[in-house]
Amino acid sequence: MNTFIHYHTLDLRIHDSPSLHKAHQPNNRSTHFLPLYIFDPRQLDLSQFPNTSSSRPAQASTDAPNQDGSAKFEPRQTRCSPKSRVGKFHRTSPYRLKFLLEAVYSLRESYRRSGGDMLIAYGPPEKIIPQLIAELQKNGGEIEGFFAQREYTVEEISNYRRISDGLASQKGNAKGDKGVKLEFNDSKTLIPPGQLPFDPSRDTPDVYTEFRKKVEGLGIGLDEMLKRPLQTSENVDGEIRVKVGNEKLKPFPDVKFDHIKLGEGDGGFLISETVEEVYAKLVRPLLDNPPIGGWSSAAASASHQESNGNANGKGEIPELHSASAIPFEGSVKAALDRIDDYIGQLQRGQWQGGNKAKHYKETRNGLLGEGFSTKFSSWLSLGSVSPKEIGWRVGQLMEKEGRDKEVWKNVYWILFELLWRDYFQYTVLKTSLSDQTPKSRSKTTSSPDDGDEYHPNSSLFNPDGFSSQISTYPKDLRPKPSEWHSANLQDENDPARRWCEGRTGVPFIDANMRELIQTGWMSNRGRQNVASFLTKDLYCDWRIGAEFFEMHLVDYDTCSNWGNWQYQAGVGNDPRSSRQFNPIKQARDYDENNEFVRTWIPELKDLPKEYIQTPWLLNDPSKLGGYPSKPIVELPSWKKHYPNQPSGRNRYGKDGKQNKNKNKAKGNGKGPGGGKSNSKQENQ
Ligand SMILES: Cc1cc2nc3c(=O)[nH]c(=O)nc-3n(C[C@H](O)[C@H](O)[C@H](O)COP(=O)(O)OP(=O)(O)OC[C@H]3O[C@@H](n4cnc5c(N)ncnc54)[C@H](O)[C@@H]3O)c2cc1C
Repeated sequence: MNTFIHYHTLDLRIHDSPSLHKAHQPNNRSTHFLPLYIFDPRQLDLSQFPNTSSSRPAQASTDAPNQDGSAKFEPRQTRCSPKSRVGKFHRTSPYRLKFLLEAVYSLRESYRRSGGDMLIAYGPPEKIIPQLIAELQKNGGEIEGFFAQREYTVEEISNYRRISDGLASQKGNAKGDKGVKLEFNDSKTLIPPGQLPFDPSRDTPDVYTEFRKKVEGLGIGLDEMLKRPLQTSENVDGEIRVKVGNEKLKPFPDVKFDHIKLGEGDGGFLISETVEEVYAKLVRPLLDNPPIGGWSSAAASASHQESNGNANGKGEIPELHSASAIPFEGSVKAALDRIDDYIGQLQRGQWQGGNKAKHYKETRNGLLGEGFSTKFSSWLSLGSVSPKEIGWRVGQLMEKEGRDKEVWKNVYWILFELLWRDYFQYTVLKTSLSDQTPKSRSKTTSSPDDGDEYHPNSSLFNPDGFSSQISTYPKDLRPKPSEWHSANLQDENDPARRWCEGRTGVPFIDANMRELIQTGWMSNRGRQNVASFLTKDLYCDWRIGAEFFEMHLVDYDTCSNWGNWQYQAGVGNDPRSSRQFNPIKQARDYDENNEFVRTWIPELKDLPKEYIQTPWLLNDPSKLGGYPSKPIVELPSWKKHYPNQPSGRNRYGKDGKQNKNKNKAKGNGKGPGGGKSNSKQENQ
């Protein structure tokens, strides 16, 4: 038996899979294919499963800034706990957990449907994998390859390094021997590192526009910048199966899991448990210890029923909130269906679907409903969909619509946004290095067990962010973490706590925060606004916001989340503008009918419409149903956008009727567009 192992991490798919492709080439000696997924105790509280050491408590935050405001870099402190470092938040929510489990279990289903299987385990991967490999090597068994997707973030790299160390310390598998080594696939980004016209570990530009222009220099088209994804699956009547050329999936090895001796507290394998049972075990620690702001009422009520014995006792996966903008499952099938719907596909010479993509740029700043933007991010964050698959499809539609410049631009804008995703990945790759010497930089694209070249505490998570690593960053623009408000989340009146709970008294901000808690989602427009409000108006430590987003966002992605937070907070790599959003103006522009605020703040829904975005101007707390009667802060710049102001910015006459044609947000009615922000930078 010669086994090819693929360790799935954030690449939960069988399409566009370099490992499946490699394992099924004629010259590959493998006889079996073993896909593996492991629930890691550093991400999830596994205490409800047998044979786990109870989760490590969250580490005390030792990275408070120094007296002079510069950030401390504590040696080797990593984010290795299921609680966040600054706010001590859970690192996942019931909704993200649900999405993850749907992705993992539907992936296993795809393998099973293809005649194979996938091994699911829980516990420290560095303990499980060497034991599994040792079992496969018994009686002359061979390992043809052991692959995973390359990641650029310290935690994931540390995980790979620990696994490599575990393998190296195994008897007969010492470093330098011909022992099993973890190797990597570059399948994370739209443009893989090897295709970039520069070395990303060294030369990723500090400004997005420069990055984009360099990449677009490859040519914005099929077989230029956009490469055809690997054909490793087929869709048979809506069922996704492995198929590489004419090859079917190689069989799953005959492993005796009960022979594998895992150490005490080192976890185990999930063979016969249902997805509901696994969900029930993983969600319990979250529900027993709700965070500030609580969990979504839909998620919490499903589990409440379960603990009262009203449900089947095996755990209930919660329904989505009825107003959720992402009414989707985490499965690959749901992702591919969404691509078919949003971008469309070529069928018998005709392009089917794709109307939404043809209006993307006009609608992408919308707030309500599933249609205004692609909603690909949640699947992309788990790798359930390949960015190259999306890119190729977008390229096909652009080619088809080439003659209509307006449509072409709308469709192209999806690529523009996907390049933002790549940009943050490569910025993290570049700035995660502690040693700036070319020698160690060139090492970053090799194996993770090369030594300690990665920054021990990546600047991605540090108060002064990427800016601390950019020598050209103007001194006077550098943030001063010592001046930030230090949050006390135990205090109900703390500004950061009121922000988290959607109680700032500024409806546009609170509506977005409540949507996040209730659904695990917030639009890009909302994210920019609430991040600006927390950091520029409340002057709070941006990491509280990034951690709160990490807990709730179903599409949480380390590079995109922390990178965007830095960008909004002014500690990122592009310091040129202040990026302070005016929430009153933004509400007028993007929630012009107040529909968004009405949806998420029902207390205000019956107010006269001119007061919905500024209820404090009504001067009548009795009409606010308990909603704060005063905003937590009020900036002078907001006032010219208040109703009934003579500045011309108000859209309401004294009678409360909307003034026609004044300050109407651009757009086509499906949602406001135009990509307006107060920033001079290239819009996100
Ligand atoms: C403070 C803040 C935190 C964020 N946290 C995350 C996060 O954890 N995960 C995440 O995927 N995105 C994050 N974003 C980026 C962006 O808001 C989301 O990618 C987008 O809203 C997802 O919706 P969509 O898939 O419909 O995007 P679309 O508008 O349809 O865009 C298509 C794709 O482009 C990518 N994209 C779009 N905008 C950005 C951006 N600004 N940065 C990076 N990639 C982008 C995403 O992969 C997205 O799926 C954050 C933005 C801000 C301002």
